[in-house]
Amino acid sequence: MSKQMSHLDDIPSTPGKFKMEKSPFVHNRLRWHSSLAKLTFWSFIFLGLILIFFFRSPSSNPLPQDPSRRSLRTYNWGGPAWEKRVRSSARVRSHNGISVLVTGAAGFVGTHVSAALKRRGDGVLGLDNFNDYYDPSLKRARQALLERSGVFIVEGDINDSALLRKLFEVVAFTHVMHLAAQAGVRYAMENPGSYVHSNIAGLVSLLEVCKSANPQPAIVWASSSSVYGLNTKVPFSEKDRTDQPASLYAATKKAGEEIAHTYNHIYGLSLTGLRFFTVYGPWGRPDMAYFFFTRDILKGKSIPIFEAANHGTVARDFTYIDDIVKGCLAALDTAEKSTGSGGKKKGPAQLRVYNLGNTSPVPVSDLVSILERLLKVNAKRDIMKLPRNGDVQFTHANISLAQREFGYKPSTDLQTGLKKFVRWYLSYYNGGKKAAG
Ligand SMILES: O=C(O)[C@H]1O[C@H](OP(=O)(O)OP(=O)(O)OC[C@H]2O[C@@H](n3ccc(=O)[nH]c3=O)[C@H](O)[C@@H]2O)[C@H](O)[C@@H](O)[C@@H]1O
Repeated sequence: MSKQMSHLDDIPSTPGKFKMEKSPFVHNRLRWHSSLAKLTFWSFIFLGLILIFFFRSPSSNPLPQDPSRRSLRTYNWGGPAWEKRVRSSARVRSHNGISVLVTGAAGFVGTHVSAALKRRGDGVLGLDNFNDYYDPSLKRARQALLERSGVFIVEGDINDSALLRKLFEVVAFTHVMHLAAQAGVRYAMENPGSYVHSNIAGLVSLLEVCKSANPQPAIVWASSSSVYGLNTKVPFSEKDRTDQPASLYAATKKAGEEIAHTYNHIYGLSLTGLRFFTVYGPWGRPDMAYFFFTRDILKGKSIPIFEAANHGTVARDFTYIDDIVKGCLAALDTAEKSTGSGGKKKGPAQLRVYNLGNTSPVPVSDLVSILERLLKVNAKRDIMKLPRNGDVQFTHANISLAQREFGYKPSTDLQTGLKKFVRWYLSYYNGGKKAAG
């Protein structure tokens, strides 16, 4: 920069000096100097604008791994080749098949649901922003898996309305399976903004586009068992109160259920919320306890096992991924059409909420014992008090509503499911030699 400034200083300030020059190169040199001056001038203006923009932006921390800044990432989409891939992925290949936009398709549940839909001949298009809440290479591996079965995942954020509108322009989706979210209960204290961004703003952005789409799709989306919060009545039934969330994560999922009500009420969108209960299995999420317990037991690291006051048991209604996938597909298959068109409601539309759990809670210490047996390694147990960061003491699903209305019937117990998870984990991480991040 100082070099550019010295060039500026070099430019003669009196026109007389210019006249004295007789050299045939004078004209050119003059032009060269003046264009250099212009260039330098505009460079300063440009640089100034960048600095003003940078210092005025809400957060000046440009770390790419900060998910609250996800909206600033740009993705490449569009063009004839891209549209062709979108169309081909979403093409229905079976009689009476449905055409589904799966958000969060590179996520744990999203990958399994997308693969299952594709297997039965439905059209499936994925959408995912590949954020780095956990190791994105696992998401890329899931993407590669889906790609092999013919599912294309568009890279983009659900907050990008222009992208969503484009997708609905290219494909008349009959259904949306909305699984994109900021998950995790405890992380909400570290990065609250990412929950608002994905679970509230993102949901509204998606519903806005769905309500204007013609035809409007039916939407099935992931709520959470955490909406039961401080509810103590067990097992948790859909009729129980859900107005005491224990974490911001739970609060954003509960807000999602209320937002769903609004869009159903005003625009006639068919909406089904599924309250998942601690879903686990192969290709799972590394931020979840069963996953990082496995990693740390293998590494010989101690694992923190929470217990409630007075040595009270902490338990979860762990639900195996294949059972959740069956529930998701059954919910899609029983979803009625939305009733609105042109952004206007034409009649009452379906609004549903279901628990999808396993109905048999298991103490976290028993989960660890099962892992010890499967891994043939003793865990270094570090028993500690349940931290006050959003965790609840236990969850237990009453699933009779989903059972009655679409035949949901979980069939995998924790021992069987963890066996499948451990087998996958060991082969994915190269026999445990390459540790999970
Ligand atoms: O069911 C749900 O709705 C939620 O299930 C999980 O949340 P959570 O049940 O807390 O799952 P984990 O974080 O894997 O924890 C499982 C159990 O292990 C316990 N835990 C967790 C972490 C730890 O270090 N030690 C420990 O004992 C927790 O208290 C909990 O009882 C998911 O992370 C959420 O995204 C999902 O919405």
